[in-house]
Amino acid sequence: MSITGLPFDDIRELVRRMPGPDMAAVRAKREREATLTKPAGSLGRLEELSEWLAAWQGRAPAVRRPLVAVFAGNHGVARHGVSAFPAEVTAQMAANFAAGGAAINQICATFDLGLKIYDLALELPTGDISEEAAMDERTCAATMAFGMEVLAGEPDLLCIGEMGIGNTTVAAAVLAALFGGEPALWVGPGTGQDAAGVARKAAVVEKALAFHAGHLADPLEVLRRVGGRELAAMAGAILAARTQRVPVIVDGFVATAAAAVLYAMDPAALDHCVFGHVSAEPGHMRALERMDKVPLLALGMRLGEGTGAALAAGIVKAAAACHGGMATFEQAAVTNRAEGSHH
Ligand SMILES: O=C(O)c1ccc[n+]([C@@H]2O[C@H](COP(=O)([O-])O)[C@@H](O)[C@H]2O)c1
Ligand SMILES: Cc1cc2nc[nH]c2cc1C
Repeated sequence: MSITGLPFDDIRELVRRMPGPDMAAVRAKREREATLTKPAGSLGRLEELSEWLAAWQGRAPAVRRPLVAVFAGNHGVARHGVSAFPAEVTAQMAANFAAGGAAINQICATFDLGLKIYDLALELPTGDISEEAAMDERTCAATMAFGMEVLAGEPDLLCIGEMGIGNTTVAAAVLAALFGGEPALWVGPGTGQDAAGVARKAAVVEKALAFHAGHLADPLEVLRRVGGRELAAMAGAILAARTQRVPVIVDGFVATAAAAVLYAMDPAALDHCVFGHVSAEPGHMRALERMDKVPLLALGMRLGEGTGAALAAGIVKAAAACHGGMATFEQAAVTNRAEGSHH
């Protein structure tokens, strides 16, 4: 992917060059919105969502090719018993996604969303972050580049999700490194750890941050040292979506940690993203608040695999359909509210 400089330089260049919102598309959207058969503003956040689609699609908002991308990876840190489940569940669930048996399959079917699963070298867990880097720079950058490939099918809305036993521990390490604070602020039950398990996760994160101390000022170094393959691929996919003007819906705690790497590089880097839900993992709301992001849904979910983002995509599809398909006051011969103040 790189012919000059270090692999991370190419990523930094993409962040520097990322496009802004299309204000002409936003103006056109607002003009049409005002003509639709409803009191102004009455669709609340749906009107914000259709405006967000217009801004980042750069055209009249429409969702015709929505895609849910789920990235799966394995983690050396899983050897410390940080998950309630064994590492082999990552590959087993990847097979379940392929067979159509997982929750994400049903949600995608419900809202007519495309689904692609990306296995990221599941037989090669990343390094144990408590005593080594998860990845070398080349692997991290190449995995980000691999994540960018999700744009190849030209989706017009991209939902970002993941699967990886142990990844709430690495996500907590990433967030602690990016945003600071005690590890205990960022760890949680994950797949179902009890208090002792959560304490073990905090100790592992603490050890990782101590091991990598002095090397965590650069967000890409945070990703490579204490992140994981699926986090790198998600960060790459989110960045490539920005470059190619595709709005993104981010899933739960782990996907948010990947997005936060880009936020730490430039707080505007997630302007094309909506956060689909806030998961039950306690660090998720904390991370969203750090980035001033308001999640769409709060359903007490903590599954991952893109489920919260896919549910939110159903709402985003409805927002686009209302904007694109509703009749105007003139078309429907509905009397608009009286203008002026003489009543
Ligand atoms: O994204 C979330 O909010 C979330 C919260 C709890 C668990 N998960 C999922 O559970 C797995 C990680 O949990 P753990 O306990 O193995 O670290 C991984 O496959 C995630 O998709 C995901
Ligand atoms: C069964 C199972 C399903 C999942 N889907 C996403 N993460 C998961 C973790 C487990 C353990």
